[in-house]
Amino acid sequence: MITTADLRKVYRVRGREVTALDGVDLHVREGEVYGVVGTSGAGKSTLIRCVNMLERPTSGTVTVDGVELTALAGRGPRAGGELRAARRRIGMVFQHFNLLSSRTVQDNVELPLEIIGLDRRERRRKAAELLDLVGLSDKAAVHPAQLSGGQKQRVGIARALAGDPRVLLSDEATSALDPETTRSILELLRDLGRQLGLTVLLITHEMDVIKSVCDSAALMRGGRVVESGRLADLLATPGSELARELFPLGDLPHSGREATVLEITFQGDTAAQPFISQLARTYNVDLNILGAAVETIGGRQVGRMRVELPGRFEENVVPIGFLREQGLQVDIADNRTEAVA
Ligand SMILES: Nc1ncnc2c1ncn2[C@@H]1O[C@H](COP(=O)(O)OP(=O)(O)OP(=O)(O)O)[C@@H](O)[C@H]1O
Repeated sequence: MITTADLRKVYRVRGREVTALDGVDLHVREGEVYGVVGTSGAGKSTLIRCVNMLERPTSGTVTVDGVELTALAGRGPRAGGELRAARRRIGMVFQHFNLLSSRTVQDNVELPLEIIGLDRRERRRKAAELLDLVGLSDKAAVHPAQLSGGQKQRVGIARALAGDPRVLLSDEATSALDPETTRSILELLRDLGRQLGLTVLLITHEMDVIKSVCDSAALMRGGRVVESGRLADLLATPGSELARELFPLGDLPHSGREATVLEITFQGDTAAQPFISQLARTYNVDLNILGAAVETIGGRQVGRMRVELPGRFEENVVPIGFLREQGLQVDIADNRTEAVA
């Protein structure tokens, strides 16, 4: 639904070049909620602005819903019209809401409909329908200053949906909100996505946002995507940085014993199996659970667990093989071969 290929954006500031995007390949499937994370300056905002062509990429392509937006850009008045039409199918939700304070809630939602030339009656009808969708029918006549942050963002979302978009882009939509409001806005985005069949691309710096609503995620650093994929697949990828951040197990403690530390990833059916007690019973090993993180993602239980088996790796080959046979992913986190007296 959204594809970027070798996307580059170079800003020129007082004769100096700043590379904000350095060859970004992104693939967002239809109907999914896709999150982009990364530290400040990683290029997240630039990426989202290039996806809806608020910012023109220096090179590379952006394709949304089968239309290559980069091919439409800057080709005379007719191409400009095509680009405007394509952009209308992309809704955008902003961190600071970007509402007009002099207009009522209703009039804010009507603004994009005015721009596309809908008549007054049709605008009223559509805006009322959208405000109902975001649970704000009773606030239609008030001004933004009279709303809470969460309510303002609901107006922002209603306005983003005015053009019947197929795609919703969200630029840190919840970072100005408290945790409880954040949760309700994220749930609204996810539910609207499902109800309206939208594809949602959101950027955030919060791992919790990714964990609670996203199907897939990408990690950006220095203008590049360094990791991406479905959350469940990332979780099963040995050494995945995103998996580690989504399911933190903390630092590896030094017990001083001769031991093998395993990191076990489980999901779906394997999550329900009592593999730890089976292992302990079958091989008569005294294992030590050092940490665990379990979550439900997309209705499936997924998680990671760190366990310590006494003895060196060579002595634990059979129990490790047993765990792998159960369909679990097992990584050797540490193999302390030095016996401490
Ligand atoms: N309009 C601009 N002119 C010049 N440089 C810019 C411009 N916009 C962004 N940059 C630079 O591009 C790089 C990427 O910025 P961007 O805002 O995309 O990062 P980000 O990951 O969204 O960061 P944040 O989380 O702080 O918003 C940074 O080095 C930034 O200074």
